[in-house]
Amino acid sequence: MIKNTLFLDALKGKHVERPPVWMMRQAGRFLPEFRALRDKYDFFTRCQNPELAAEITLMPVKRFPIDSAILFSDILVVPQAMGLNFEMKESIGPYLQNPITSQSDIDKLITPPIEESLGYVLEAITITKKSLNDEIPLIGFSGAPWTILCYAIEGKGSKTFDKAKSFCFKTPEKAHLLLQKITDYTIQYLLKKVEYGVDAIQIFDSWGGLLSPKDYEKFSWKYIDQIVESLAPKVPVIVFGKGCWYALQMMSRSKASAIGVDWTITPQQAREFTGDIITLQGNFDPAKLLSTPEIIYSEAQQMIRDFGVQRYIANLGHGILPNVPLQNAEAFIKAIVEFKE
Ligand SMILES: Cc1c2[nH]c(c1CCC(=O)O)Cc1[nH]c(c(CCC(=O)O)c1C)Cc1[nH]c(c(CCC(=O)O)c1C)Cc1[nH]c(c(C)c1CCC(=O)O)C2
Repeated sequence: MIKNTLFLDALKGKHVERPPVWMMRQAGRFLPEFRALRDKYDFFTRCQNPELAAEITLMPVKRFPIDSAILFSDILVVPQAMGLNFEMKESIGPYLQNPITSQSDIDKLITPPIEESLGYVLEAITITKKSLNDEIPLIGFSGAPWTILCYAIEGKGSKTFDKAKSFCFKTPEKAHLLLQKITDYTIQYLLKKVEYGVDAIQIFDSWGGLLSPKDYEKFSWKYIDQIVESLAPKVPVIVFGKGCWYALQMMSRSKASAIGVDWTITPQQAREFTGDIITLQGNFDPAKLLSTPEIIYSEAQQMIRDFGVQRYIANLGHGILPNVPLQNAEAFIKAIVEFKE
């Protein structure tokens, strides 16, 4: 039994005294202890070493009174396991030398048993759960198939992901084949994560907002929903679609326990679209953590009043930025932990 039940209670829609809080990308570059490790090991080495991954997962937990941990890893370990050799390049970010261009590239993708290809993630879960000692829950995650396709086709980050989009629009049958392959393997992966002890799952659709509402339904939601359907009977699922405000109503009717929202929508609008039937998570502008602790504290508490205390998980609207001062992140967490109605 997890001692701090706030996060899981909010996901279940149970009554809470205050909202739980965690930060997307909390196990990352804004922490000096993370940057110190970074000088020693390259990114995917850190992901592949279970002890290191567990150690990084716990870094923000030791520093801040957060209500959930999220396993340090990356969404790109899934396409890596399928045979796409992603690297993390300084100043470029994720990079794939031979992106997918053809049917035969899709046919060549492999789907080994998860214990073989991603055993290091499962091991990291075991170690992390032991260290957490049931104090707070642990979130496991994956990318949404659409966001994974974006990197698999484009080969690197992009503002528009127009190569990925043109692949989908020109050769939709190929795109659907690829999306289904990614989906099936992601489901296997997430089910294993649950078996190894993660307490909740978050699906990151960082590039969902690049699609029109119709194309989002076709190329992204259709596959996210399959993941939700497979996982929801076992574990609470959070779906975060960056820029996907137009899909909130559809998302709220799924079996997801919570929907993540970014800062381009007001809490009131998000509640309106989702009809109060689902937990919402978000949506503090990550760049606002670059203001002052006083401003952050007061705006974070206003955010709680705007969403309401119940059925709400306080978080950022996207990942924390690397240049956020520690005391500013602390002010954000403090504002939530100290909130009184
Ligand atoms: C799109 C995406 C990726 N990875 C992820 C997403 C979806 C979420 C989002 O949109 O932010 C998800 C992710 N990546 C990471 C986590 C760990 C858990 C957490 O703290 O939230 C999670 C949940 C660690 C990481 N993943 C990455 C870092 C930084 C690594 C480093 O430079 O040391 C961390 C801590 C690298 C990464 N990995 C990826 C990108 C675009 C980058 C940044 C590249 C850059 O800016 O240089 C792919």
